[in-house]
Amino acid sequence: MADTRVPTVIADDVHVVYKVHGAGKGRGSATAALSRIFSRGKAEKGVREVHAVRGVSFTAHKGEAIGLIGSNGSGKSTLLKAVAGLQPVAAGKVYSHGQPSLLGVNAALMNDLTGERNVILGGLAMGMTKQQIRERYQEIVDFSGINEKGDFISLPMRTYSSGMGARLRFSIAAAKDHDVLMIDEALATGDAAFQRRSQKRIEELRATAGTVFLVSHSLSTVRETCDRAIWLERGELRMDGPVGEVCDAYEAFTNA
Ligand SMILES: Nc1ncnc2c1ncn2[C@@H]1O[C@H](COP(=O)(O)OP(=O)(O)OP(=O)(O)O)[C@@H](O)[C@H]1O
Repeated sequence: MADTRVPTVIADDVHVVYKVHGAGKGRGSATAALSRIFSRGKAEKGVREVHAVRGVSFTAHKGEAIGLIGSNGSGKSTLLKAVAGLQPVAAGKVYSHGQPSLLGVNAALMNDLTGERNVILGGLAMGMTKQQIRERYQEIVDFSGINEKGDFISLPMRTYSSGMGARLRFSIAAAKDHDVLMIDEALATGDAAFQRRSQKRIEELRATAGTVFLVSHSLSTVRETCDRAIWLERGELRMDGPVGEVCDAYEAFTNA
């Protein structure tokens, strides 16, 4: 039967290699570390390569929500950055429909500016017009819940707790309909009420727009939010399929 689904992202044998300049050579033993310290500045500096993503291929379709799971350092964030075009690939190709937007809890908002200003800047950075931002402003602030305990939106972001900052970032990014929306751990930081709101919003984004990718260590969030999961381990794709099957296999792997 012909596949009638519309592809939004195609990753074809993607490799990402980081080059770390000024890295010390040798193994992680105490003597190697000591000899590096004592010979500091002398011919010890080199370029070390970290092969973070190794030959990953998948096709994402319109209407899918895909969870990216795997141990620490398995390459999830790197893969998302490559799909978003923020990280060059060493080999392979990424094709995407529209501009994928990467929303991370580390998304660059300005700490010295007020929440209010960051909503406007963030909206402009995503390509919204001033008019669109004006129309959505109250919705974004209400969604974030920042003002539930006082007028925090008019205070600089540095006065926010890390959870509040993450919620505001999510709310700004979620205000726009995206062709491909990628979320890196954003949900894990909010409280229970915020997580429920975000799940609902992800559902809406899936319905109206294209594809949602979610990187998370919380398997329960991935199970509730996604219908498909991709499991990476040491930069390689271990499994790709229905969310239940992949999460079960990953759980069995981590418990073993
Ligand atoms: N800027 C960088 N320079 C060099 N190496 C990097 C850089 N960013 C990540 N790495 C390495 O690439 C590998 C994959 O990292 P990545 O952050 O993509 O993993 P992850 O699966 O998202 O991890 P986590 O679950 O801990 O967030 C790791 O070995 C990491 O040390």
